Amino acid sequence: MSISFESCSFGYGRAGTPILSDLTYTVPMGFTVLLGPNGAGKSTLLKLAGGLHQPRSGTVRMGDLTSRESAYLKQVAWMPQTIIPMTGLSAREQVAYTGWLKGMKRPQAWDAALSALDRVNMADRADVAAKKLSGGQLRRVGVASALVHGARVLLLDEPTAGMDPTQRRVFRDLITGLATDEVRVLMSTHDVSDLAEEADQVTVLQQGRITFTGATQAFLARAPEDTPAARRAEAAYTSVSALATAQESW
Ligand SMILES: Nc1ncnc2c1ncn2[C@@H]1O[C@H](COP(=O)(O)OP(=O)(O)OP(=O)(O)O)[C@@H](O)[C@H]1O
Repeated sequence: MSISFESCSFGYGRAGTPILSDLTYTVPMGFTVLLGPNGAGKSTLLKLAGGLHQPRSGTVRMGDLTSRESAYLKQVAWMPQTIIPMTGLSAREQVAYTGWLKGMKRPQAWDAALSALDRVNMADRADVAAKKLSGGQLRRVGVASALVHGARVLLLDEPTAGMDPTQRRVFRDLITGLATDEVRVLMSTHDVSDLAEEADQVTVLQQGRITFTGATQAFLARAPEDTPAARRAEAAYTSVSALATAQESW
């Protein structure tokens, strides 16, 4: 089951400029990379999908449930750009707390927190104070918090931002492995190098409009034929962006 946007419009504040206008989009199967320039609306889209904001018009839904319903919120997990360590809590307690907020019973959340930390290779740090974790470790705690309640759609807002290339690759591999037949992962980034070959799908958002969504191979095919393999993702992105800009100015 996936999240669908049906003719959604959204702006911040009552009369704020529309950030998303009449957006219709379904989060694809597998692992999807959401690309777009700064300010395109990627975080906004993820927050709407996560039920943190509600559309001014239109509906965000998963099957029969709309994003206004608590049953919907239990099916999705949103990971913010910045993970704030909770004072006085261990890594395990912080993850369990998120599970509890999502409606899990305490013992269930406690057990699930350890399993989730294990999936992100942090089981050995479960009892360390969250405040004492490194930036990369905190991101792992963020991913564990997204996994703890068994959501069907994981919404990750720039989880690799600010990482060096090696860290970025390790972290991206970890995230890629989270997508299964039952679990979809939508990960935003404005760094095209995040488009690893393992990504199943690519969605491009520009100025609040989806200008491309489809299989990674179809996206890469937008690059000029003679583009070297190492530059294909970037060239494809440039080509999609240029086409959208040209259509806009018509
Ligand atoms: N809380 C807010 N109040 C008012 N405007 C906001 C708020 N959050 C975001 N915006 C505006 O909404 C637009 C889209 O922002 P958003 O953060 O969704 O883009 P983004 O694609 O995620 O950008 P980035 O890659 O820089 O994180 C921007 O113009 C931004 O200034």
